[in-house]
Amino acid sequence: MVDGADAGLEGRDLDVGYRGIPVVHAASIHLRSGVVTALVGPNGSGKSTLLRALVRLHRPTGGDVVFGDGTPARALTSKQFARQVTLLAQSRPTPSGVLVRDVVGYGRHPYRSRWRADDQGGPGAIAHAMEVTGITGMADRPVDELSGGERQRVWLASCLAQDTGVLLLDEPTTFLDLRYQVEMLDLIRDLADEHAVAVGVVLHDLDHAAQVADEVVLLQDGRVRAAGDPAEVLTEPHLTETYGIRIEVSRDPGTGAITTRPVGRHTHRLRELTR
Ligand SMILES: Nc1ncnc2c1ncn2[C@@H]1O[C@H](COP(=O)(O)OP(=O)(O)OP(=O)(O)O)[C@@H](O)[C@H]1O
Repeated sequence: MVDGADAGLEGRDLDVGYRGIPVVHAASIHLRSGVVTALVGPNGSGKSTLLRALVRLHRPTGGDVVFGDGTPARALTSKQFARQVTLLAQSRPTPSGVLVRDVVGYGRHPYRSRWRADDQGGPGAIAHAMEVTGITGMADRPVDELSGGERQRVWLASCLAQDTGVLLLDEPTTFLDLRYQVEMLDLIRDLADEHAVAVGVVLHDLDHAAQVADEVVLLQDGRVRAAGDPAEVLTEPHLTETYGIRIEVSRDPGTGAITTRPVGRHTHRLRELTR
């Protein structure tokens, strides 16, 4: 597969490590077009490492990454791959003095050729990405002068401008205020529902995962502890065992919405105080 084929992406039995030390063990994940898959799990459970292996930033020591039509990811050049898959990383370097519009324009990099400065709808894609992330008014500001949340939206816009069929987001709600957290979740759903994007998103907020995802992958110590329907994965036994604290899970009988509540030693007392 090169351009235009089924953009879903699958990691099969991936083993990934750092300097010979295994971190992710035989992890499988299937990102399908039009489906939002949330990756959840404690700190250090391997979520970012798994995403990095999927985008070829990290070479797995075992297993394989393949596209929806069976093409191995390694068969593509880096430019071809970047037209299919993009990652909003957890942290990104902030270049000094570079304008927001240029950072977003960097997302068009995989489409540039020596002959045309910006082909395949580049300027339109840049403007659209800035519009949906609410940063159009900041286009001419240097990115290093923005707040953490504003920067997060600029990096997201850069990913959206890349216009890929597979979008991986590593904790995209970090730094965002409540409004933009909600807008981020809405945007993720729109990308899947209206543009058939295969979205893989790391979220620490389990309620957000339950709200936005069609499927949830729960990682524990680098292994997939459970995967599938959110209601089957986000259960009290799974979460309590994985996170090592009691986590109550309730389900609204009408809407089916899942709500989780971690229970600390003082949770009860705090509830009394705020009543
Ligand atoms: N560059 C690195 N070199 C060595 N070990 C690393 C490196 N990056 C991550 N690790 C280790 O790999 C394991 C998995 O880390 P990873 O960042 O994938 O976890 P995570 O689930 O994304 O965590 P978090 O929720 O804290 O972001 C951790 O034990 C971490 O210490």
